[in-house]
Amino acid sequence: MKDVPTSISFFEMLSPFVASGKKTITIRDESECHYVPGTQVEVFTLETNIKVCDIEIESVEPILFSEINEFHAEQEYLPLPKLKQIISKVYPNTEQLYVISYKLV
Ligand SMILES: CC(=O)Nc1ccn([C@@H]2O[C@H](CO)[C@@H](O)[C@H]2O)c(=O)n1
Repeated sequence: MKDVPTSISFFEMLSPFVASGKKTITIRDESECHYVPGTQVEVFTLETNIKVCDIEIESVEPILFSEINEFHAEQEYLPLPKLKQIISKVYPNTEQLYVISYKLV
């Protein structure tokens, strides 16, 4: 069995929104879909590897890039065009993605 991941990285510019509870989901690809609901995960900044906060995973659900809508943008605390722009840059040509929802602990 794969090890359950216990840390996750966010772009530094987005990490304050995670720490303040404004950003409650993240959308990742297959390589980061192995988080397990109910487990606690440490949040770090991607660029500087600084600890931000702890979160508890609530769910991991598959989503297609083409299905991402305003509802997700709201939970991402980003405008929808900006969200889709970031995702296409991080995961070019990837249709199959995963919505990871979490809460602060
Ligand atoms: C290693 C790595 O991929 N790190 C990432 C990937 C994505 N994201 C954010 O998650 C949401 C959906 O992609 C958007 O808000 C993105 O900006 C992030 O902060 N850090």
